[in-house]
Amino acid sequence: MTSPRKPKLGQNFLADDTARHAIADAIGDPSDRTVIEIGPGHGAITTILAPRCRRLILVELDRALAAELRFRFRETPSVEVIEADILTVDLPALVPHGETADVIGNLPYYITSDILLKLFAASAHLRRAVLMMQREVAERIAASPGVRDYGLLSATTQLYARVDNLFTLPPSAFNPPPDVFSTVIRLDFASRFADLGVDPASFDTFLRRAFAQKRKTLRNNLRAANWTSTQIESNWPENLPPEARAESLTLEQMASVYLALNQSQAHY
Ligand SMILES: C[S@@+](CC[C@H](N)C(=O)[O-])C[C@H]1O[C@@H](n2cnc3c(N)ncnc32)[C@H](O)[C@@H]1O
Repeated sequence: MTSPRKPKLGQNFLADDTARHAIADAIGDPSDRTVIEIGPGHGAITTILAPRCRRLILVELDRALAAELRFRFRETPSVEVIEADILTVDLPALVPHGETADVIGNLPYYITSDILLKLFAASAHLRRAVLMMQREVAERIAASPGVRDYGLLSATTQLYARVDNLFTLPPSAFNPPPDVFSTVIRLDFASRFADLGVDPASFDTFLRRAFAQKRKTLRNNLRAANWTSTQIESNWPENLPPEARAESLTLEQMASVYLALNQSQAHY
């Protein structure tokens, strides 16, 4: 038996009318907002949003789909089509000076993590994102420390945004149906770096090292990142067990380890 052909560019189009309205509604009232839609496709969400937004920017990589959208919205000056790979688009340049934009999209799943990192990098220019992604990825993003799904993606996302897991759709909501269930999440961007008292770039690096090997304790991951055993042990927060893993620490606890080690030596 042959397996169904995988659609190119993650093109599983939303075919559920209730879901496309629920996604558009989840962005809130966009009447005075700039909204950027990632991968509008045939416009399942776009057609609902276009009359609602002050300005709607569509970023679509597929040439034929971009042409279809340009034609469809040729008489709607508030809608702009950018035919490009979202990963190469300068997001802050799309946002008017002194304002923030919102982002919406039923994402191409093959680049979900890269898109998230791109949004985090631009988060000072963003207010909110409503994103559909593979259910497993959404569960990882929303997980709390200590549960199986919590990891680097959860910690990183929760550093940049408050996460709401909105609803899940079965494969039958799409045409063609994907192999996986899909979940819509909302991110309200609110960076935690200042309240944790950490430097963004250096704490990002520290987190990647802390989570480098899932099976290792945090101490062992830090040793592998060239901290000495003495530095780690003498600066270890009293309330943390020595065998703690990065996956079990809250962001506050992770920041306390980072700050104690950084005070001991300018290492990063
Ligand atoms: C899952 S489909 C969603 C389409 C539509 N929004 C919907 O809900 O039916 C993903 C869309 O992203 C587009 N796409 C894929 N890779 C892209 C990229 N790197 N940059 C921008 N758009 C991309 C695809 O062509 C497709 O239209």
